[in-house]
Amino acid sequence: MSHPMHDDIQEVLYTQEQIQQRVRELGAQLTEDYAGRDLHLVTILKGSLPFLADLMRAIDLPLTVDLMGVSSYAGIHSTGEVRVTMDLDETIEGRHVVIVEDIIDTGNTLSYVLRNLRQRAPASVKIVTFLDKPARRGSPLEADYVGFTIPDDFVIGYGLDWNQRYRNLPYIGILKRDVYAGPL
Ligand SMILES: O=P(O)(O)OC[C@H]1O[C@H](OP(=O)(O)OP(=O)(O)O)[C@H](O)[C@@H]1O
Ligand code: HPA
Ligand SMILES: [Mg+2]
Repeated sequence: MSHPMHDDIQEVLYTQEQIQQRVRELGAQLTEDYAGRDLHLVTILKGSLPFLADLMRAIDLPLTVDLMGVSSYAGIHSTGEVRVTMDLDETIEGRHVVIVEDIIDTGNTLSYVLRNLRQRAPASVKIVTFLDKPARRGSPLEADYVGFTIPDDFVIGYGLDWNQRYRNLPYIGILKRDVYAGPL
């Protein structure tokens, strides 16, 4: 039997079990930190969908969720140009916002989103990212909550794509170089 998606993986970085464990810990931390406040989760589409789905169920507080579509990648490269593909549905004015991201890489996307959201006068803004790849950061940007800090490899799965594919892999893996660079 062939496994086309899995054959494109060089190495599994985090298994489904490791992911679930870490997300439960992040949820517990947010539950503690936001007790007594109305928490509003703002998710950056599309990569963060699986993380949002798991994280929100690991937070034992009343909360609300909204979605913002933002895109800037072509293949493995950031175009540097951040495009809003879908705006939030609700106002964030006066609310305690936590941005839910799958990965911070160059930081282009989140710098843009932070600037955009701060103009809407929220009561507070914090960031939770499942993965942090500090090696490629263009401008200084730190998340308040980080799942895992990863090395400088292009990763896929658990929402993360290469050219819109592999988002449905249940684990985080490093994509084989010859998939995006062609055979050497
Ligand atoms: O820190 P950066 O270098 O900006 O990279 C991180 C962003 O890039 C990816 O989004 P992408 O533009 O690929 O959209 P997607 O979530 O729809 O895949 C990822 O989901 C982050 O939002
Ligand atoms: O390593 C990555 N994988 C998938 N999408 C990404 N967007 C930024 N960095 C990455
Ligand atoms: Mg992407």
